Amino acid sequence: MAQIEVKNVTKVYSLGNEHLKAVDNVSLAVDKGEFLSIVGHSGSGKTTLLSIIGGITTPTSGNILFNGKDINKFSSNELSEYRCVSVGFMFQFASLLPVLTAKENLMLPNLFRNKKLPTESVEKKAEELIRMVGLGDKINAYPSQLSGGQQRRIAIARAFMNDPEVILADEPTGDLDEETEIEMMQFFKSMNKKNNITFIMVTHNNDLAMQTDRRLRMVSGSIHEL
Ligand SMILES: Nc1ncnc2c1ncn2[C@@H]1O[C@H](COP(=O)(O)OP(=O)(O)OP(=O)(O)O)[C@@H](O)[C@H]1O
Repeated sequence: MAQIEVKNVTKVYSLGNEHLKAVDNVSLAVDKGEFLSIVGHSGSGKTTLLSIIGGITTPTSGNILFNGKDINKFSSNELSEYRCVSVGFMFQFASLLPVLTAKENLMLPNLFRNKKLPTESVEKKAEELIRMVGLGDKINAYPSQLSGGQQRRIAIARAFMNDPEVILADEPTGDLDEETEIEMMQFFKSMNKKNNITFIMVTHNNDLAMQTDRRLRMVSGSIHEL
């Protein structure tokens, strides 16, 4: 059984009399531990598809099955656990809370677990992940004291805090320099292999896409294998 099944998913955005089909009858099966990349022009529906898979956006029609269960049928508690624990998000923009330090930003997702972990172990894990993305000297820095690329790396680390089964990454290395981008890709690949975490990554970078197990292209809401 596939870990994630996208079944005939369509998303139509309606603005007054205008209707825009952002995702057009997409079907896709992703196995546990796969590293998948999605490329496509701006506006082709990549972000919309990721947020539907992640349970943030409700599709107009179609279903998302996670380990065989339809996420649209989850209770609100189950859906919140799915979004906050089963799935780790890397959004297009770093989105750190400015009043919290890097470490505190990483500790935040624990608050949304049904079974919260002890603060001490969460703190240790946050520090370890920040070191893993190469920012061991910035653990107690506030976002305003970090460069854009450093904030991005903290947001990357945050996605792994709840030991997700799946990472949904939307242009995760978009604003990083080439060297750091390569380092982050190595980090993703090692988390994918060591922890068997599934990756679905939207990228504009063909070199990065070429390093993944499977490549897909979105064109006007439809998806094609490359
Ligand atoms: N909340 C919304 N309301 C109305 N239209 C939307 C909304 N979100 C996205 N769209 C439209 O849906 C289409 C697909 O957008 P989406 O963000 O999924 O594309 P994308 O491929 O991720 O683009 P990019 O690479 O620029 O991030 C676009 O035409 C966009 O304007």
